[in-house]
Amino acid sequence: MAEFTVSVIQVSYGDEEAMADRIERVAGLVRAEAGRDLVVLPELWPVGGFDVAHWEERAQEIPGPGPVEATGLPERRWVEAMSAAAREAGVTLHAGSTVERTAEPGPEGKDLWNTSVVLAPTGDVQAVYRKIHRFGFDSGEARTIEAGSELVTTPLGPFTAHLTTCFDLRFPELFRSGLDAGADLLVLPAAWPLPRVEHWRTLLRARAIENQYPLIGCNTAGTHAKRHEMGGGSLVLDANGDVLAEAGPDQEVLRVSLDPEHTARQREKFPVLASRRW
Ligand SMILES: O=C(O)CCC(=O)C(=O)O
Repeated sequence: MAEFTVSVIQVSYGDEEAMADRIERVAGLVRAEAGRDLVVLPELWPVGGFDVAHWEERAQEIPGPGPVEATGLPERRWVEAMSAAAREAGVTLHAGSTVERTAEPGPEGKDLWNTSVVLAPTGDVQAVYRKIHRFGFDSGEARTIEAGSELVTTPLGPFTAHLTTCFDLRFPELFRSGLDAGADLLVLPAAWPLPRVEHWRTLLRARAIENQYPLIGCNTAGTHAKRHEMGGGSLVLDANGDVLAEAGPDQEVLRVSLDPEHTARQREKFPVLASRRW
């Protein structure tokens, strides 16, 4: 079976770049990966990451699965720009996440969500995932946005990918549920801060080792809202938790090939999942 080629774009940005400019810049980075099977972007990069004070004004509506309609406005919406970039590059694009505004509020009465989108090479929305575990305890996401409640998997080439986001990484039961739903690849965009970057690396490796699947963790670089320094260190692991590619602290593109047959070989050689009791 052919290898599955992946580009992980660890986007760096600060507060000085306008949202519309960043969207067009990142669309160009995606187009530069033409010919790859999958391109992955980080969490919340369109809205400025941890720049929570601006989320409300930067939130946008996101369509469900299907074609993306153009608004014709001079500033393209995030989803339109990403849809066009996926189509022009001929790639499947995990566009990371942004703050979504919905017409109807959620159970807590808020109309904002941290939502990621996978776009097919046609530019159609293939899958949408709303982050389940909100970061910030009594501030940030936990105060501002609603929590998603649906586990989402989607086909990515020969794999079935479980879509998760950043703080989700700390809740291993979610990943077991993804495994039980048939996932054999994990994709996790993040805006993970520098002070806890060792947690990032350790937990990503734990998730790959315990679930015996390859994993793509795409983090952010730069400093948000003048003080939140991001950790970089995007990581692609195989089903043994071995490092296939790892980024440094700055903007960087990782290019790797995943072997779709490695997981079965690994699970046969060391059949730990067959010893599960529940
Ligand atoms: O769990 C952490 O340390 C970071 C999580 C985070 O930054 C996020 O979910 O946005």
